[in-house]
Amino acid sequence: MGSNNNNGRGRTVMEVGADGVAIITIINPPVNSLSLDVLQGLKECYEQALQRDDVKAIVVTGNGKFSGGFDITAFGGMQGGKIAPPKPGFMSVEVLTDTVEAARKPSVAAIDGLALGGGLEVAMACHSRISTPSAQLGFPELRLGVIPGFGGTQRLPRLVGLSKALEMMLTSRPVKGEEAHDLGLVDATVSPDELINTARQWALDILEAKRPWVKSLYKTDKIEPLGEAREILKFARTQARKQAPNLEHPIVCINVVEEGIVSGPRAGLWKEVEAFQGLLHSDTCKSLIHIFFAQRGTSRVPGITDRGLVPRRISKVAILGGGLMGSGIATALILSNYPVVLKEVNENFLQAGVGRVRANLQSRVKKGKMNEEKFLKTLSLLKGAVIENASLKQQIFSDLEKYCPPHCILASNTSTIDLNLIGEKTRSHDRIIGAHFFSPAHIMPLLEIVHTEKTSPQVIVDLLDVGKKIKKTPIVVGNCTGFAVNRMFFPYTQAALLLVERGADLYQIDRAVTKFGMPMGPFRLCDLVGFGVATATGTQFVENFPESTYKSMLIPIMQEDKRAGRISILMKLSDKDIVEMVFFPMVNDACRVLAEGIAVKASDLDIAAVMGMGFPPYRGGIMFWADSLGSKYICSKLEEWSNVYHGGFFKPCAYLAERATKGALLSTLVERAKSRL
Ligand SMILES: C[C@H](O)CC(=O)SCCNC(=O)CCNC(=O)[C@H](O)C(C)(C)COP(=O)(O)OP(=O)(O)OC[C@H]1O[C@@H](n2cnc3c(N)ncnc32)[C@H](O)[C@@H]1OP(=O)(O)O
Repeated sequence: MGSNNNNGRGRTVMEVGADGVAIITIINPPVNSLSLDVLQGLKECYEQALQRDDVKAIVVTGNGKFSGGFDITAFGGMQGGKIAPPKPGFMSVEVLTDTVEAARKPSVAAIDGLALGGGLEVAMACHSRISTPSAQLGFPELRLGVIPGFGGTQRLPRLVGLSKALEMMLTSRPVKGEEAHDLGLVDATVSPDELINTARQWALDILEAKRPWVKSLYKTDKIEPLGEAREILKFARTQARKQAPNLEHPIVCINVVEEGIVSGPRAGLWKEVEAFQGLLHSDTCKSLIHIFFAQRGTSRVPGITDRGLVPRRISKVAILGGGLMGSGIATALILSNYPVVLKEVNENFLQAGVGRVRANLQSRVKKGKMNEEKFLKTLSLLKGAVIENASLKQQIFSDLEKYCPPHCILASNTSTIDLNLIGEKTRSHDRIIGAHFFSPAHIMPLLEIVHTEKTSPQVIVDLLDVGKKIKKTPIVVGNCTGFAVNRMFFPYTQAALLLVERGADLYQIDRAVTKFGMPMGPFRLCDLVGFGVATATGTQFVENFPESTYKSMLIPIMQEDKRAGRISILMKLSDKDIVEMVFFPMVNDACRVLAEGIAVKASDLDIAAVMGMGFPPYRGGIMFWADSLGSKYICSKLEEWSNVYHGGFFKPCAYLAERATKGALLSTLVERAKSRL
């Protein structure tokens, strides 16, 4: 007989076999997240199973994917007060500890696919866990600005030891079934087709005392002695403070784990409940959840991906030029099994290009991410070819049109040159597109897909699919100098240069901006990129946007090595002033990019900022952060500086000024901007 609970978002079903084992299955595609409905259903199934005389033991499973954890969409509802959160301790204490773990009937978790966050916490409350070798088990909560909230902080250390538990939680990295077995997190690994039957038998074996009946919450054998435990916790705290000085939740996680070790697991459970509630409402959690959904939202492009177009299969890619970018892109493609032909103008350049790709792969071998066999197999996907007379991109594209079949996509990795110009000499405007990678191309996660007004939606959909296959987060943008990412990023160094030219302390600027959370300050970045590149791109922007850019002389002067510009008036700025003067002009340009329809949604710019510039994800991306401060405030600051310093550079654009007058959010388009799509 089956029992079914279905109230809307997901359900839990129970099937009782002739052997007396109740199989409780979580069903909530695509990742079996634990919605409030699923959790309620799970509780009701358990209550039934524990009451019914024909049920001797229980198996919890997820039909291919155990569970991807608590339903993250519900977090937003709970933060906004739209969804009433379950009463404190409902799931962790009442259901998982006092119902599942304390039951007189044994439970076994049968894990295939994913057991993440709350999913793994359900599994750990069971008396045993069986998984497939490829299943992924882990706690990604810290990546969302919270901590495990269904008892994970207490049970994980008791199953795998304190060091490993802290590592798994603080890095958010999951382990595969095989490793989980070695660690003691799962008790056996079996193939997917044997999973349910093995779990069934295992549960009956526990009942008959042929296998141990383990309540993980009270296990003590894996936890290090108190003195050693304190040392491990101290070390973890130091590391967490060093690696993420702006984040509170890793420290909270360590404190909660400590409470369980010092005062006992039940006290730990309650401290976890309380800490989870607090963190759920923090700005960090709100920002990181915004980033989670914004990242998944980039591949939904209005007017393009909603037409029912199916991406075509790309069977081969030719890359023209094997320099730093070309070889990086080739590496990214062959790593995802795309055959690549790398073309260069002569044999020497070609060998150098192939050498770079080989070195990129070798570095993966050195880091243990790839074995020798896979290295050779991957490299075999790369072929080289020499083409004569490579000239301007324009000429290349017109030649390509002659030699490539009509279905071939012509993509350029240009970061600044206008795509319309590139395709000027061709009649193939519909298949010309920008595929802007960020260096090093095989490592950086962002891919800017740039289309002109003539690029066909099919080609955009095709490239979105390639992007996904090579594990990049693609954002689709319109065509202008610098596209969305570089255009928005340009004021970063400009503002910094303006401040220094007026006497601000260069080191303080880099320090303040790094403290804000950027991987490096604008001046270190300039040093790294090189003054040549900085001046060349700078000129492009100044020529194309003369009204709103600042033409700094600092770098040209330094290039000539005349460091004479002694500045007599030293600007006194606080770190807050610096951060605002560097980032508000970026917000201003982000607004322009949005108003001009270069980007279709503000959340795409958030992802661009986080993945293309290293903007701290825990601040939610550039527009999310700006909205947290308010358009009014930002506009008034920009106006103030525009009067005092450089009129055009700081002057708020019309979009920003209008939002400020209305007191509206920058991220919501009031009337849809003229999209270029
Ligand atoms: C109390 C507890 O301790 C608290 C928690 O459990 S917090 C939640 C912990 N879990 C997580 O953080 C897992 C988050 N999810 C992921 O990392 C990845 O989605 C995954 C590894 C599960 C799957 O990755 P992948 O196969 O690439 O699919 P992906 O595109 O990311 O997700 C598929 C869809 O499921 C949604 N989704 C994934 N996990 C979800 C979750 N936990 N809740 C709600 N929706 C989720 C995604 O938003 C996406 O929706 P879309 O198709 O509408 O864009």
